[in-house]
Amino acid sequence: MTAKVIDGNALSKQLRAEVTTRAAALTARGHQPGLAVILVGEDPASAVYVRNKVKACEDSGLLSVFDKYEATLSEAALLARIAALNADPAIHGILVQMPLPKHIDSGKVIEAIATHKDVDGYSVLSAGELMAGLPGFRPCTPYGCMKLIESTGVSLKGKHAVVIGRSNTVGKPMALLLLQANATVTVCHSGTPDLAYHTRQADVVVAAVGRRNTLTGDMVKPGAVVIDVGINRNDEGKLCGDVDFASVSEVASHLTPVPGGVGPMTITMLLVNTVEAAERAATQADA
Ligand SMILES: Nc1nc(=O)c2c([nH]1)NC[C@@H]1CN(c3ccc(C(=O)N[C@@H](CCC(=O)O)C(=O)O)cc3)C=[N+]21
Repeated sequence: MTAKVIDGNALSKQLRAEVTTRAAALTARGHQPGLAVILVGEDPASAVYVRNKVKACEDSGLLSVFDKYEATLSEAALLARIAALNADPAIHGILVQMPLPKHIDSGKVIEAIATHKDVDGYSVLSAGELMAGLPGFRPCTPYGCMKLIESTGVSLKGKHAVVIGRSNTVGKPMALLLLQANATVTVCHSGTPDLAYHTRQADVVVAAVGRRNTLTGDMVKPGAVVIDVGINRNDEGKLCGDVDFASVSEVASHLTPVPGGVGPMTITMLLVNTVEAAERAATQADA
């Protein structure tokens, strides 16, 4: 079997067309959606992602405000900037690119963002809303993974999903979203003694570890759907995921590539969350 490649760029294009339509309708009502993106320091990978986010906003007719600061920016100055953006009616979403320099407490920064502008879904309240099944902003990467799985037409109901990784931004929220979709969910991590034992039973595997070749073809059940969240570099410096694409594509039914899979969907769901935030604000303003 050769797996179907799940095209994250194509799905993004579809979803971004909907975002563009919704943004245009808001703009016509005098409520153009606005996203503020804050980058602190010079990390080259972060600079690429942030540039992609700002460009995606422009392409879909969202206003983007991009703040780039030196790595020496004080925590107090960053918190003051967030307070100003919280109060700015033209801004509906605030994203502070992670990681932040060590002298800044990222937890404190995330909690400083007004919940109704937390389009990353990183705050404790957003996490609680997801946990409780309440409306709120879902973290963009796992949200995008759900859309990629949906796009295969494979139902999650009653299926066994294995998540590899337990981060607050991907693994944990991913497990909750899969659970909400009625999958039976196993979460594996660096302390799991026999990873392959679990992944071989999975109808869906989401790999979010940050280590290449974590999942190989011999670890996958025939016909499984495999979502690769990893962003790594191979020995030649080429971008690659956590999944050994060649061997897994011989076994899986559907598989996301890196690049062109989860990455573009992360940005797309950020746009979706921002338009959602703007729609809520516009409804309140017009009420
Ligand atoms: N507050 C915050 N929110 C984030 O959502 C966030 C963050 N911080 N810090 C870093 C991670 C990483 N991330 C990516 C977004 C897009 C691509 C992406 O577009 N990837 C392209 C390739 C890009 C390339 O060529 O390097 C692809 O996979 O096709 C990748 C990674 C968002 N993150």
